[in-house]
Amino acid sequence: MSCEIIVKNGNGENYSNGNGKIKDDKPNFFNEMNSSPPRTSSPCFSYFGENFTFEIIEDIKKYLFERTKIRPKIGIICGTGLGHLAENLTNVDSFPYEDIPNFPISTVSGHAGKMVFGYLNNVEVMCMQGRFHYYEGYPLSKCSMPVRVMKICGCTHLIATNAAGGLNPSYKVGDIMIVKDHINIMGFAGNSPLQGPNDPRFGPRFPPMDRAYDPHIVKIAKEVAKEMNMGNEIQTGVYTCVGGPNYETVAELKMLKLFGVDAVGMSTVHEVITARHCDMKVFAFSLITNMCYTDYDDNEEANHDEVVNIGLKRQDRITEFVTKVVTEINLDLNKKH
Ligand SMILES: O=P(O)(O)O[C@@H]1C[C@H](O)[C@@H](CO)O1
Ligand SMILES: Nc1nc2[nH]cnc2c(=O)[nH]1
Repeated sequence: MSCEIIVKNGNGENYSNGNGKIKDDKPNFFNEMNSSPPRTSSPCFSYFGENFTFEIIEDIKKYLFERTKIRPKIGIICGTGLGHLAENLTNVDSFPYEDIPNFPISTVSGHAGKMVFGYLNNVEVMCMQGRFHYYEGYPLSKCSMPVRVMKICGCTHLIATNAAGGLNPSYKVGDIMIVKDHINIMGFAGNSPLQGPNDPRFGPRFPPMDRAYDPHIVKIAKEVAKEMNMGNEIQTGVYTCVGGPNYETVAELKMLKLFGVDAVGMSTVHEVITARHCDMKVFAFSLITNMCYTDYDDNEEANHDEVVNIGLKRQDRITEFVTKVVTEINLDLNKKH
């Protein structure tokens, strides 16, 4: 059965896919799931929130590329308290999110809200100084939309960083956990950044997620950590993202531990899914900013100021670590060309 789909665009106007039969003022869940992606360069709305079409992402790229000469292959997302990394770039072109067409705005303390292009140790990168979280009220597809911008800007690699609570009892505050895998708990509940119409220009309808975290880059990062004598501060583990903004109950933490989670946060997983969907290679790490206790007698509580402060305390070490990983990835990229 062919259907005409009426969807409202960003200006509240209707548009349709021109297919014929059913006319309805409201978007139809099943129709949209089966339709071609809407072709428009202003955001339209579906049951899954704003739809950032390929054309919108290209418009964002156009806006950025008209204003910077940097052509990055590596995109970096700075987690809470980790934005300092972007301050180490040279020859910088910086774009506040509010100036970029169709970009969301960062509302969390510890996230500056800028897209920064520049050189990290002579390597061209683009860097999100601040990310978008589900708890800010943005759907997962909107939280992850900048990853597609990175891809369309030419990035083949994504480095995602985050602040997280440590569940593995062998971890300590200040450790850096290289993410070897994730558990997509929000996905279990039917929430994914890839929900809604799929545009094959980004990637396939059903992307695999095995080896989501590139094993070769994990190896590179472990070698960098060794070279930096990080033996007692580097870990490798499984990350999960919960919706937040509240931290977890003791019972939830016990459950996550049983699942095999080593660190829990409120980001990254949907960004990684989006990056893998468009075939980017991914490296991610968590800064353990607090320990998650699974004992009711323990009265330690997570708090955001502490999370930001640990990020600030560890910023130099993390900047050195990321700079070296970026340098190695770039050497690898050059070898392949
Ligand atoms: O943006 P990330 O995932 O680094 O930040 C985590 C999650 C919340 O935004 C914040 C909680 O304190 O830290
Ligand atoms: N969900 C979650 N996110 C965090 N971000 C930093 N610490 C934590 C934590 O303990 N739990």
